[in-house]
Amino acid sequence: MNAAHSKRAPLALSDYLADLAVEALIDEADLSPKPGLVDRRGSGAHSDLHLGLMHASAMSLWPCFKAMAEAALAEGCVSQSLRDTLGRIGREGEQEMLRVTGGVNTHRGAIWALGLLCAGAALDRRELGAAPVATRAAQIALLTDSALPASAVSHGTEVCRRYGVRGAREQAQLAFPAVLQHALPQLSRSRAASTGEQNARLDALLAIMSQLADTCVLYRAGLQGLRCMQAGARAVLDAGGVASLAGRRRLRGLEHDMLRLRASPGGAADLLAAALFLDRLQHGLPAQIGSH
Ligand SMILES: CC(C)(COP(=O)(O)OP(=O)(O)OC[C@H]1O[C@@H](n2cnc3c(N)ncnc32)[C@H](O)[C@@H]1O)[C@@H](O)C(=O)NCCC(=O)NCCS
Ligand SMILES: Nc1ncnc2c1ncn2[C@@H]1O[C@H](COP(=O)(O)OP(=O)(O)OP(=O)(O)O)[C@@H](O)[C@H]1O
Repeated sequence: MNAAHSKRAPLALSDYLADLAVEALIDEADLSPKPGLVDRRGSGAHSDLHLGLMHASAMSLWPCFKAMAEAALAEGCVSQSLRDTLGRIGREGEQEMLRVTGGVNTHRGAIWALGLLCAGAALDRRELGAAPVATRAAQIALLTDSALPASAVSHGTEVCRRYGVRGAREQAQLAFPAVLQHALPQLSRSRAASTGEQNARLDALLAIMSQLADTCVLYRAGLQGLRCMQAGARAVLDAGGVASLAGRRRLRGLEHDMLRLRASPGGAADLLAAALFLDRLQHGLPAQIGSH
């Protein structure tokens, strides 16, 4: 629990959810050693990102996550108007992120995933298990954002067209299977094996990487890069995970390959943050959360 939360002052649910979302992003960025991604050691496969920028970007998104949770609390149920409001807040959040980072995409996918999960959590505070929250987030993601320009082009849309994958949208619309079926179970298994929290989180990231069609990797390194990521991540887990000597050695090999291919699993990183958010949330709300 945050030091700030241990005091008895009442805390709005939306503030708490925004705290958790930002904390999940900072924990994801700090987690090291991550193959290809920004971490405490350096910029991975990126030339325009570094850890300070990831932190500044994460903190700039607090009002965006709070506003998404508040919108869901105000609306009270999944609806087209909630979808449209979240789309507007998400785009404003992206603008703020780009202002803070000088135009660099630090957290686009994370705004999408964590924004939907903040809203999904706020819709029913009595049901904060990972599955019900992800299901409500999926119900929102299945609605079309009325204000999204039909012509909106992104790296994701380009790659989805070229390779026939459906990327970040589909992951949310299916209630985050990479998180529910891979990351969270792996996190529990590795924690139960007493590998240490950082190693358990790295194993959870690898569990996502071993099966995700990550459009960041596809964009930069094509199908060869995607296959290399998935097989390499699987090999680390099969060797015993990152806490084992054999697993660490495989992880170094995977990192070497990903840097050579300039491949960075940004989508997997976002989904690890989503897993950390849901993991914290399902342990229950602090006592001082008020009714609004
Ligand atoms: C759906 C989004 C992510 C756009 O997706 P698109 O694929 O077109 O864009 P882009 O190339 O920028 O990729 C988005 C990011 O998703 C992450 N990602 C990549 N692959 C995956 C995957 N398989 N699963 C999950 N996330 C992934 C990466 O971090 C990537 O950078 C979203 O940004 C969007 O629609 N924004 C509009 C505003 C909005 O509706 N906001 C809603 C807030 S709840
Ligand atoms: N620790 C991290 N390191 C790097 N990327 C991350 C990290 N955590 C999350 N991401 C995600 O990765 C995405 C950034 O990927 P990328 O740099 O490929 O985006 P891009 O600007 O669209 O592409 P490119 O840099 O190839 O032109 C962001 O959307 C962000 O959510």
